[in-house]
Order: sequence, then C-alpha cells, then structure tokens
Amino acid sequence: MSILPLVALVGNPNAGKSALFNALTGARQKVGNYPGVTVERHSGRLALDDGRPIELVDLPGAYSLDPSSPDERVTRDVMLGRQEGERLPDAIVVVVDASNLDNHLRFTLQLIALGLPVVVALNMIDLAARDGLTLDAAVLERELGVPVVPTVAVRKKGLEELKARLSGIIGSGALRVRANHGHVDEDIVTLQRRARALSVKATVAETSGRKWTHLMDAIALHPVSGPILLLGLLFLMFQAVFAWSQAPIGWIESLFAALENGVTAALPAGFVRSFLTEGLIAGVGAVIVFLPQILILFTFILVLEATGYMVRAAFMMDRLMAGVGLSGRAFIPLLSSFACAVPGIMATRTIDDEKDRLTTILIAPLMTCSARLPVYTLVIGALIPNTQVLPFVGLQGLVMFALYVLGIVSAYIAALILRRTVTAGPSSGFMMEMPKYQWPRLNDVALGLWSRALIFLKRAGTTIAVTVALLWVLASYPVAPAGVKQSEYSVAGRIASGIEVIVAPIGFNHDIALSLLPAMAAREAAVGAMATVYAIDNPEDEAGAGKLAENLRGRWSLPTALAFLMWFVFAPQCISTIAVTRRETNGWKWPAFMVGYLFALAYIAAGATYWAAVGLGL
Ligand SMILES: Nc1nc2c(ncn2[C@@H]2O[C@H](COP(=O)(O)OP(=O)(O)OP(=O)(O)O)[C@@H](O)[C@H]2O)c(=O)[nH]1
Ligand SMILES: [Mg+2]
Repeated sequence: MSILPLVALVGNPNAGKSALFNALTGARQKVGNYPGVTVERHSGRLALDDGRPIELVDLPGAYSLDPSSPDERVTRDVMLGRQEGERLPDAIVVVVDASNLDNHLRFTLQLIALGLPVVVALNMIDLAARDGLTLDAAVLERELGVPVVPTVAVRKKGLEELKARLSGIIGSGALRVRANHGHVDEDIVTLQRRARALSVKATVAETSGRKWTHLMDAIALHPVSGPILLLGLLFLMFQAVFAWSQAPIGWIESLFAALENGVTAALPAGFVRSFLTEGLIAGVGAVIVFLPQILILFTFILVLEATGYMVRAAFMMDRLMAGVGLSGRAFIPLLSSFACAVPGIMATRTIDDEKDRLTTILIAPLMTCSARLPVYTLVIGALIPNTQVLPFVGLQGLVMFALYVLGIVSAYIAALILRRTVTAGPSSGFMMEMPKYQWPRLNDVALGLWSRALIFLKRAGTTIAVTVALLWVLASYPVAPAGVKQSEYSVAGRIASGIEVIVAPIGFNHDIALSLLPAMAAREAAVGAMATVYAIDNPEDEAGAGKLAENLRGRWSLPTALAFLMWFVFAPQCISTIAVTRRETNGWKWPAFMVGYLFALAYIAAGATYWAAVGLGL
C-alpha cells in the first residue's frame, strides 16, 4: 500500500476542525495516540473531487506556534515536521471561525508563513451571518494569497469546493519550499494588527458594535497611540486616586472625630476610654480613611476590565513580558496583584509552564497592592509638597505614580534575572482572545466595588483592629515616668528600639521601627500603628489623618520619608502573601526565597535612597 498524501486540519480551538473532520471523513476514522504524550491522534480517509485518496488528521486546537500546553506542542511539532509518529503534512487546511476572524487570522498568518500548501476554511459563516456580518472570501483569498472556502461544517456546506481546492494544491509536483522554521519574525501585537487590517478589508457589512471595536482597536493597539493611551490611563488613575478622594476622606475623618468625642464624653477617663479612643478609634480610623482611594482604584480596574480594554493592555504588554521570558498570560495575575497579591498569586494557576508560573509568583508582591496605598498616601501627603509640576499634574500624584512604576520596573528586572538563574527554562506562548468592546454594566461594577469595600472593612475590623489593639496595650505599659516619651519607655517601644538597631543605618527612626512589626500582619496596619502611638504620646490630639500627618511632619525628615516609601515598594510585609505562596508552591523553599530576596532589596533600596537624599541635602 502506498503512502497517501497527508492533509492536516489546524486552527484555533473551537474553530470547528473536528466538525469538519467528521463531515469529511464520516465513519472512516482511526483514533490513536502520539507516542510519549497523552494527546490523541485522529485520522481518517477521504477521496478528493478527482478521486485521489488522501489521509486527513485532525490536530488539537492551538492559538499560535508558541505552545503553552502539550496539545499545542503536538500541533506545532506536526507543522514543523518534528512530531514523532507523524510525517510533515503535504498540505494543511486552516480552519477559522468567520465570526471571530481577527483572532483566528493571527494564527493563520503564522501558519501560512510556514510555507506548506494551505487552504483556508472560512467556517461558521452561518454564525457570522446571524451576527450581521458579511465577509468577502475573494478579498481574503487575494490578501492572504491562498484559497479561501466558506464552510458550515455542521451542515456539510462548502465541502465539495474545499476538496476541489485541496486537489488543486496537492501533488502538483512543485517542490515545497519551507519559508522558515516556525517563527514569523513578528510579535503578537504586530500580527494582531495585520490580522485586524485583513479582517476589516474582508468585511463587507457588519454591525455597529463590531465597527466600533475595530475603530477603537486601531487606536488602542497602534504602535504609538497604544502605549500612550495605556500610560495615560494609568496616570489618570493615580491622579484620580489623589484628587477625587479629598472630600470623602474629610467626611470619614469627621465621622471618626465625632465618634471619639462621643466616647470621650460618655466614659470616665481611664483604661477603657483610652483603649477605645487612642487604641481602636485612632488606629482603625487611620486605616478606614483610605476607603475612598481604594474604591477609586478599584473602579478604574473594574471598568477597564468590563469594557474589554484589559485584554488589549495584556496584548501590549506581551512584548515586554516576552523580553524577560514571561508569557502574556502573566499579565492578568500581575495586574490583579495591584489590588492584592493573594488573588494575583492564585490566578497564576492559568499558567501551564511551571517555571513561568513560579517566576510570576515570585515577582507578584512587587506590584503595588492596595494595602500600600494608605502608607504611600499618608507619607506623601505629609511630607511631599503639594505643588503643581505641570497643568493638571501635581507633585504628589507624580511621586505616587513613580512608586508604582518603580514596582513594575523592579519586577521586570527581577523576572529577567530569575529567568536566567533560579527559574531558567524555555518560555511558553501566549493565548488570548480579543473580546468585543462594550459599555461596562453599572450593576457589575457596583457589585465588584461593594465586595471590595466589604473585604477592606472586614480587614480593618479584624486583622487590623486586633493588631492595633495589641500594639496599644504593648505601647501603653509600663507607664513612662514624667519627661520620658511613652512610645519609647513601653514594651513596644523597647522592642522597637531593638529593631531600630538594624534599621537605623537606612535612615529609619523609632516610629518606623515600631510600625514594622504590625505591618507584617497587614501593610496598612503600619499607619494604624503610628496613629495609635502618636495618640498615646499626645492624648489631647483629635483622631484623624490631619493630625497624623502633622505628627509625621514634626518627627520625620524628608530622607527618612523617602527611605520608608522605598522600603514599602519592596519589603514582603504581608503574612497572607507568604502563606499563599507556600500553598501554591507546595513548600517553604520558595516563600523563604521570596522573603529573602525582597527584604534584601528593600534594605538596599531604602538605604541607598536615604543616603542619596541626605547627600543631596534634602
Ligand atoms: N453553527 C456552526 N457551528 C459549528 C460549525 N462548525 C463547528 N461548529 C460547532 O462549534 C463547536 C466547536 O467545534 P469543534 O469541531 O469541536 O471545534 P475544534 O476546532 O475541533 O475545537 P478543538 O478540538 O477544541 O480545537 C461545536 O459545538 C460544533 O458543533 C459551523 O460551521 N457552524
Ligand atoms: Mg477538535
């Protein structure tokens, strides 16, 4: 028996390859296995329109030639003639979903560049028509330079033409020229842009929703306007966090001041009253005033997600990510880490490659989580002058933005180094479908905000309240004799003096040393801790961030404040993050490594900043 010409069905998942395979081969199918992997091999026979028999294989769906799963690896290896148990196909049928053309053409372009004879099956045209989309296959054929046949696999439409076009390209005797070895020299954003341009050309009519999506992507994915838009959005977000939050912060402050006055009036002076006012109300209140800023931050993240823009941002970031050996898939976990590293680290489960995933986990704490926001805001608000640098650009917002950027840049460098040392390995590909843009649903955003607010308030009411209360007791006793500061004489003060020995060389004062331990429970507890300590030192003060900032201005120098901010960019001060890392990596090795390298970074960065600032005479 002679060997039949081999034709492979390739395409994105759910394009309809198997449906087409079944329609073409009917009952003449065989299921086997590729050697060494658990990927099934489906093959079958059929006769072309001229009667010539061929063998057809149905390959696993893939998003690109950079595999990120064993299935995708088989598909890539078959395409390159490297798969054990399969010969290089004599031709391929690229199956694309007509209603999702931009996404599917990306892979098609990669496949055509391989140089094998290709026929494109423009499948699911029935669904496209239902969506109000009319495509011109002839235009696509001209632009791609390969035959394009409209099909509806499930209704066996277009099969005869598909077979006719196949026989036209198989065994014509011409030598096959392999263009290259699997890589189109183009990154994913460029490919996406070309795919989009093609699909726009081939589109005769479409609904206004699709038109809008194309128009907006022309801007959002443009090589110049795309990054500018992304940076602009991020910048707007941080300015908003400062500018829009002032009024509600004022309301919360007055609420807590009123609460404190009420308790002071209702209770006689003594342990209980001091505990409630100086301990709980001062400490918890100092954290809760940041609720408006956290909600503004989340509003931005939720709205960008709901509109479909986030995936575009991931696409834009993929090139940057690939530069350090991470996949674009790492973008979503890292982005979630801006809210909190715990869900971010859990979201890395979508990354198949172990080394990729581990690297993402190790750098996730460098993304500025919302718990750092209270600390940044307090210190920036107290010690960075509120001057206008440019119209609409304040210095405070700029410093905040710089801290976020610093976290991102450090994560980038850390990944670069980790991927060449402890987590070295080949990098995997990127998969993601581009959704349509849509208006965010107000209900969904409101619901998301509500649950974030509850989580934050619950933290303030439990972890932070307990930490602050404990600190109050430790900071209140033993009572200092006249002339000695309570914050230094107390048990907490003495522990802090011990810590101060280690952190004094990097410019930290006694207040900071005291706040570092409660900050391990939750970063924002550092703020609550300071509020409590200052309240104990100055019992006549009213509660509120205003007073706290005033105290900071009196007790901290600018170099100390800058060093403290640097510390918070890097220090792994969060027990929950360490715990979730242990769970996700099954052991103590990686969390220990993470804590070690981040504390070392924090210490060096804070020290360098302090001494540089002192040297500059700030
Ligand atoms: N309406 C319509 N549905 C189709 C068409 N082709 C396939 N489908 C349906 O689309 C779904 C996915 O089709 P499959 O053939 O399993 O897709 P696949 O490309 O083999 O997907 P993977 O094996 O996951 O890569 C199935 O529910 C099919 O019935 C089509 O032309 N029109
Ligand atoms: Mg299939």
